[in-house]
Amino acid sequence: MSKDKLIVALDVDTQEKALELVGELAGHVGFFKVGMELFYGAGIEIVQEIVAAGTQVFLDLKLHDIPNTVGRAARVLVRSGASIINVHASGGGAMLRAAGASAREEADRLGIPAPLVVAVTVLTSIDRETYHRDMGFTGEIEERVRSWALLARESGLDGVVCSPQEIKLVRDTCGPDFTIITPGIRPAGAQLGDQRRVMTPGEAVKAGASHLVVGRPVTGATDRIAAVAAILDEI
Ligand SMILES: O=C(O)c1cc(=O)[nH]c(=O)n1[C@@H]1O[C@H](COP(=O)(O)O)[C@@H](O)[C@H]1O
Repeated sequence: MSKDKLIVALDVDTQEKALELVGELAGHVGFFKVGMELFYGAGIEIVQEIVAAGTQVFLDLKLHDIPNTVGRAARVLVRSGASIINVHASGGGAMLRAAGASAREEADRLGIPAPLVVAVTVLTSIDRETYHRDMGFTGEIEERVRSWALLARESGLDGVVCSPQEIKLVRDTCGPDFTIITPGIRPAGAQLGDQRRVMTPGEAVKAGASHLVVGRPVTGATDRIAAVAAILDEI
């Protein structure tokens, strides 16, 4: 199994803590995720540093704004050297098209490979009750994920972030080449924390995930290398 299948989320607030995790896990993991906490704490340089050290980065900032702002922000994020960036599908088609087109243009201008641009559908922490009561949506979460996945594809994006419970549905709807990234991964017996729509690593890969994002079950483990090895074994 390719080491790139597993993306470990570096959910820490400083460059030092992030580089310590990268140093410990880089021989075992080929992909790290930099999210809001680390990006706000350490800036774009941390992404450039991890990429320069030879691992890929999923830069997870979940852009969501008017198309012009998102397009211009996407250009800046391409300069980090990240392999994947993301936006919220709920921003609509024009915003998704702006993100994808701007990322490709900027990568062309720099002469580097364009990052995959993927759309976050319904967050893995959202359960049915929250989805209906707090967010005011009607219908099933699965239906919303399916329509946002189609919108992402029609808008020229490369894939989606969704819960493992919707992998099969998205794979059947969007085809074998569509990138499906799934957080909400919990090895059997692991604590859920704030995650709600979850599956084990083995189940998610079997359902057709392109990449699994795992944070706390690895970074919070007493033996992180053993935790990664157990996940890689399972997938
Ligand atoms: O876009 C994401 O990466 C993301 C989307 C989503 O729906 N759910 C979700 O948990 N994530 C991210 O995936 C990681 C999951 O971390 P753990 O719950 O600790 O495994 C976190 O860094 C989240 O920000």
